[in-house]
Amino acid sequence: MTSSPFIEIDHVTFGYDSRRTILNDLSLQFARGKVTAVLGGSGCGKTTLLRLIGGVHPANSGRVVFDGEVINTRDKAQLFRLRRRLGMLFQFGALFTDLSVFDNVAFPLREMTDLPEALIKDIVLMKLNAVGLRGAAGLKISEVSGGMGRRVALARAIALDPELIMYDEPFAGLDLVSMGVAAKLIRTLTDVTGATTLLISHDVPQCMAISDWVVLMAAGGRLVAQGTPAELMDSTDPEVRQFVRGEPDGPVKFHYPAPPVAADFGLEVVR
Ligand SMILES: Nc1ncnc2c1ncn2[C@@H]1O[C@H](COP(=O)(O)OP(=O)(O)OP(=O)(O)O)[C@@H](O)[C@H]1O
Repeated sequence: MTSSPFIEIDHVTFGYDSRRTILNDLSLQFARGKVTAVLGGSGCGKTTLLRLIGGVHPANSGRVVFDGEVINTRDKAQLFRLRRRLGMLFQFGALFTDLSVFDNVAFPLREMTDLPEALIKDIVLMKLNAVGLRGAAGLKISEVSGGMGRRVALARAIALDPELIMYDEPFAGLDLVSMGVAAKLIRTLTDVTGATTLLISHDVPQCMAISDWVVLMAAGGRLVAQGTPAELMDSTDPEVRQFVRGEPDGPVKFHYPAPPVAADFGLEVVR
């Protein structure tokens, strides 16, 4: 028997305003305890999707279902309860640069719980240990490297033992080694905690290496394909191939539609 998905996107249509639709009748499921990567070109609506799951914006139509509960963004008590179960790693980590490594990880625990400081200390050190940075607890964020910073952000995202962890571009700006470390950590943390993990990234190789399921989106929030990493890598669909192999031209053209060059530059065509 297959278990119910942790997150269900059910015929969701969404636009920030009435002029432009960002997600168009999108349906997706994110399996419990698995790593799902959402890939797609810039601006296709990946971050928007995470915002809808986080209850930041309501869908114009359709339903976003969080562990069986339909999200109602007007129900503040529900949002608070659901967000308590959600860990989020924002683009570039979004750490508090004036605070220490320790205080960054302690932040959600202090904000969202009434735990005594002695217990917070134990939890923070445990989370930092999980990402290999217990020894860096006393450092300022300005003193840590980009890769370490990303690991601090990871420790902060798991501080409250979330059942769902969403990572927005966790590899952006990292060198290859730090990227590999971050990717491996995301996989390990998912396996150890059993959390449902949702990852959006432009890094195809890292996503393919650590994901159980991959979703490929295109402009206008269109779902191009989904499957296991192996299925997508082996796909013969030209659009999927172009994306997963990073081919410069294919169904997605290098040139944005434009009038002929001669017309734009006022040139006569010599025959
Ligand atoms: N707060 C907002 N108000 C209005 N439009 C927005 C807002 N946030 C994003 N958009 C627009 O919605 C579209 C989708 O943006 P989104 O950030 O979801 O894309 P993305 O796939 O995550 O892109 P990237 O990979 O570049 O981060 C873009 O055209 C963007 O300009």
